[in-house]
This record gives sequence, structure tokens and C-alpha cells, in this order.
Amino acid sequence: MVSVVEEYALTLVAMAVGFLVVAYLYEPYWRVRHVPGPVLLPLIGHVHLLAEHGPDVFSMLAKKHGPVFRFHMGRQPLIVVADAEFCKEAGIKKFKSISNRSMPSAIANSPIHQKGLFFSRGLRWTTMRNIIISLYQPSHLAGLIPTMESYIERAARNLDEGDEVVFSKLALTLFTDVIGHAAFGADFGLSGEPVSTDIDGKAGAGVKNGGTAVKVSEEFVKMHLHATTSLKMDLSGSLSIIVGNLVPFLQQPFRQVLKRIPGTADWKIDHVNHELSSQMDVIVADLMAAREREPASKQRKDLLSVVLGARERGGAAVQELLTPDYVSALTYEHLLVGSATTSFTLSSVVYLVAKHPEVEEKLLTEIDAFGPRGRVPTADDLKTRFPYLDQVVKESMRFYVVSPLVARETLERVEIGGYVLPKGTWVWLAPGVLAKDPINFPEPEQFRPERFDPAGNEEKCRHPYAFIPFGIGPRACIGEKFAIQEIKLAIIHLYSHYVFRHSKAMESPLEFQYGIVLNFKHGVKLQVIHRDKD
Ligand code: HEM
Repeated sequence: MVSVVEEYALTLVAMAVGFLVVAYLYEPYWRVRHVPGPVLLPLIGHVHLLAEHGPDVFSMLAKKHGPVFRFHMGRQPLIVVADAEFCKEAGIKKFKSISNRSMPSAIANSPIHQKGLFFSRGLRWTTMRNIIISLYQPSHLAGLIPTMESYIERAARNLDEGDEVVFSKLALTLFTDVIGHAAFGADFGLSGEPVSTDIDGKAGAGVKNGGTAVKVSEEFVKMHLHATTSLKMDLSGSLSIIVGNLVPFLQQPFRQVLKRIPGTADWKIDHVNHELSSQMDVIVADLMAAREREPASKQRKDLLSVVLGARERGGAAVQELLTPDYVSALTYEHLLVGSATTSFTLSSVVYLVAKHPEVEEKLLTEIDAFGPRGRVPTADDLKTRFPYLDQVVKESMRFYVVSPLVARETLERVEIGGYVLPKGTWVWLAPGVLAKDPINFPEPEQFRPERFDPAGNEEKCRHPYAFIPFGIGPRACIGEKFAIQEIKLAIIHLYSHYVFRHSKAMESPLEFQYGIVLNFKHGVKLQVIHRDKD
């Protein structure tokens, strides 16, 4: 029989042992002394504090430790590369060759997010990338302009003189519609009445696009938006994500328990991800069956159809790698990576232009000079007729870096910045720090699109790797040209008809939230003003 005193003593011993274990695991953190305590823990656990402190946290560490510095995540070694100096060294070349990604806690245990291109590795990654790369070639992208423009035009119909709008929401629905079309050949109808109706005539479902329509229910789209916004990496995420940020090895046990308790955020995320996977599996199975029945279905040019076509032609080897669950994840992933990033960028542009009248004036002059309202630019026009727009987009992407970290993991032993890294080391490059480096961007806190003028000194002198919002090397963003095309088309269309002012409800300074990418915490709230151009 254990007495009360013994029970207390045992509890104290257990607590002391627990403390020592945690101290042992986390002792390396405490050696990084110059970072304030409250910043350090979540930073090490994960990087959500980028949202509150911007890249300053890494800048601060880079100043102290040099361009490359080292921590441990528990016993997991972590190297952060966070300085333009590093770009001048051979180091960046080494970084490029590290092609696997480390897995953020928000993604761990979510197959629908893990099995896409982003987190795939080795032969599966090259196979997937080679299959879909044709969809991002200039000729294919040029063919998407009329569809992109029709969606932009439809979304802009929601804007009326004097309206107060949460612009970032409008941008998210618009670009989810655009990528929904590109990935599924379906019109989600989120930003307005469907451009075409599906075979049943229902909104939010598929478009007949050469062969049987892909049917995507409104429920699916709602769940997708929920799943996307739940991918938080800060303390507002689910309990298991928070635990995973702080004590990575405890995440799995916590998740396993919490996902079984109805009502918890983990339960909800698990439930939604499971539902999304099931619905994606049905969509994929339907389209596979349709392709066998109808030759017309084989002519579709959306991502899902292209992947299924490659599977059919590729034989057993490809089919083994690209099982239907991978096909689902690859297609679904595009909804995620192809909407949050671009809507953030478009919203940043409009927010920043509204704050800088001199930039707005130059931009309007260039857009008006292109021709009468409603003239749709070709791919060639986009490349050659809008040099200032080009600078505005780049400067906005530098000013607010939507993806401030590129997180990779070594596949083999590698030497980088004077450190010998064993296999499995997490190596993070911080484009958000590079973008605010005064050596490459004098007065980095000034919004000045002209710094990207190709004829200007600043642009000529800048290191080629100082501005890398789309990442670097063979693993860089596959959707860069797609993204820039739709963002430019949207800006040209919007500023042909409107200008925007910050709404009184818009907070200042802006607050951010760090999920799988950066987001505006309270949205970008603007007032719409109709232009009288003619
Ligand atoms: C402003 C918009 C965007 C930004 C800033 C952006 C940024 C990035 C970054 C930084 C990466 C990681 C690159 C690296 O590891 O070096 C990435 C990867 C990726 N992006 Fe984007 N992205 C954008 C839009 C898009 C769009 C529209 C799509 C799809 C249509 C897309 C699809 C992908 C995919 C599939 C990957 C993974 C590539 C791989 O691992 O092989 N992105 N993106």
C-alpha cells in the first residue's frame, strides 16, 4: 500500500525525471542565447513566428551566426540558411541539389496532403513532375488565357462603386475557381454563377469539357476551404499541431488520441481530410471509368485527365507509382498550392498600390495605354507590354513573401556553409530574409517597384539568387508562369475598371498568419471606386 507521502514523493520523482528528459532533448535550444525566450521555443518548434516578427527572427540569428547557422529540433539537426552572403558562395548550389522536403507538423499524417508532388520523393516525384510539366509550358498556358479572363471578369462583377469588400476573400474564390478548372476541368462557381453549367445544370459542379463532366459537389469545395485554412502552424492550430511544433515526437500519439474525440479540432481536421480523400477517390474513379467508355473524355486537357492519360500509356511501372490515391492527392494539391499563394499575392499588390498613389498612377497609365477597356492581352502582350506591372508584382512579392521558407531535408551526407550535415538534416532556406537584405535591396522597407527596372543599377547589381519567391533548383515552383499569368491578367482587368482605397476597417499595420503559407490575419479590406476612363 503506498502512503500519501510516498505518492507525492513518487509524483515529484516522476516530474523531475520528466524535466530531465525534456531538458536533455531540448538543451541545444538553450544555447542560442541571444534570441528572447518566448521567440525561441516556437521558432525552433516551427516557424510560425515569422508571421509576427517577419523574417527578422532569422535576420537576427544570421547577424549573430553568419549566413548559415545551426540548431537542433530536439535531437533533429536543423540548419538555416538565411543571408544573401550565402548566395555568393557555392553553398546555394549545394542547397539546390537537396531535393527532398522536410515535413511540417501540420501535414504529418494527412495522406491527401502528403502524397502530392510537393512532399513526394525520389522516382515518384520525378515521374509526377515529368507528367504534369507539359501543363506549365508557355503554349498550354497561352491557351488558358480566355478561361482565366472569363473567371476574372465574372468575379469583378461582384464589385460595385463604393462597396467595402474583403478583397483577399474575393481573390481566394477567384483563384480557386481558376485552378479548379485547370486541375479538374470543373467550374466551382465560387466567385460567381458558373460560366457554364454541368450536365445536371447545378452550380458548383462540373463543366462538360470534352467527355463526361467531373462532378465536384459544393460540400467538397467547402471542405477544401476548411482544410486549407486549418493548416496552421502556429498556436491557433489543432492541439496536436501545437504539440508537434513544440515536442515533435509527441505529435503522433496526441493526434491518435485527439482525432477520436468528437468536437476537437484534430477530430474535425481528420474527418474533413478523410471525407476529401474519399470524394477525390470517387472523382478519380468516375473519370477513369468515363475514359474507358468515351473516347471524348481522353481529349480533356485538365491536370487530372493528363495524369490519367499518362498512367494509361505508361504501363505497369507508372501505374505502380501512381496508384489512384496518389493521383487524387496530386490533383487535390493543386487546389491548395494554386490558390492561397496567388490570392495572397494579388491582395498584396492591390493593398500596396492603394497605399502608394505614385505607383498607382504609373500603373494606370501603362494599363490605359494598352488599349480600350476589355481588350484581353495575349501571352506575348503580357510579356512585353506591361514592364511596370512586372515591377509592381515583383516588388509586392518581395515586400510580402508568401512562402518565406523553403524547407528541405538532406538525402545524403553533405557539407554546406562549413557544416557537415548527416543524412536527414533539415535544411531551411529563408527567401523572406533575402528579400529584405539591404545589400541587395537598399532601403528594404520602402515599396519601390522601380528597383526591379531592368535598366536600373539596383537590378543590374543584384545577385541573381537574392529574389527567389518561387524557390530554387529542380524542385522550384512548377506553377510560377501560371501564377504570374493569372495575377497579371487580374490586375489589368481590375485596374481597367476600378481603383481601390483602404477601408476604414483595415487594420494598420497589417497582421499576418503563418499557415502552410503566409496569410492576412484579418483579410485585406478595401473600398471600390469605379474609374471613369472613357
Ligand atoms: C504567387 C504564387 C506562388 C508562389 C509564390 C509559389 C511558391 C512556391 C515555392 C516557394 C515552392 C517551393 C520551391 C522550392 O522548394 O524551391 C513552390 C512549390 C510548388 N508550387 Fe508554387 N507558388 C505559387 C503558385 C503556384 C501555383 C499557381 C501552382 C499550381 C498551379 C503551384 C504549384 C506548386 C507545386 C506543385 C510545387 C511543388 C513542386 C515540387 O516539389 O516539385 N504554385 N511554390
